[in-house]
Amino acid sequence: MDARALKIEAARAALDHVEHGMRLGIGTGSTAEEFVRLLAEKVAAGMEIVGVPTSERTASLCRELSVPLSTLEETPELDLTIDGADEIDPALSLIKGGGGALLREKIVAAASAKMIVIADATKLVDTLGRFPLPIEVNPFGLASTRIAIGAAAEKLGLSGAIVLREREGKTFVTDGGHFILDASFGRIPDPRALSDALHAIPGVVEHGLFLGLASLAVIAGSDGIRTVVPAR
Ligand SMILES: O=C(CO)[C@H](O)[C@H](O)COP(=O)(O)O
Repeated sequence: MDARALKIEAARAALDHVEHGMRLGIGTGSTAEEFVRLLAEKVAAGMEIVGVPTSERTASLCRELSVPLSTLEETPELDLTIDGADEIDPALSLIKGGGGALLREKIVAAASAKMIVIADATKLVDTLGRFPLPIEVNPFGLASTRIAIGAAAEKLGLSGAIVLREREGKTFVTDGGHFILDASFGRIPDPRALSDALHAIPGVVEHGLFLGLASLAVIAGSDGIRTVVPAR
């Protein structure tokens, strides 16, 4: 099965958790987009849901496919968020933000009673950190914020390149008007300590460590679908 087929299988299995009348958070990325396509088929067949998209990109696909949308202003409490991830560890701690939507993704996940992660098996890791950690920062004071992030990481025994994200030769700008620094710290043995340290830096808007948010992961591999709950 190719990579896209695995994403579709994970998205299809997650759709079983979506019920008529639900208020849904809808993630961002190629796996979440497969979910939107399948969700649109259910909507066309009569399932009533309302979705809060986690990015302009997801909102535009939902509009194209006639998936009804709302906002957190209109619908501040959600039943379920379904989203992809860049890395998933056994505790279902995640690295997210490869698609640059981590801030809205985290706000939407936190507003949801439940978050289900959908991914192919390549996203599973024993310890987070193979994927560079996206850190959303305010453009003001970028150089100072980058130094502060490096210093905070060093105190935790972490180091590595902290690179300003670019797309097509230009600085990448998030839906919220911020920049992203991708931090290649390598293995992150204590994600909670790094999360707290990053949150203490004024220029950091949010980071891609999602801790304690996901309650289930639906993982597609060549041997089929498996669901993973957080290890204690
Ligand atoms: O966090 C994200 C976007 O900000 C995505 O969920 C993450 O990058 C995974 O994307 P994909 O499903 O394309 O591998």
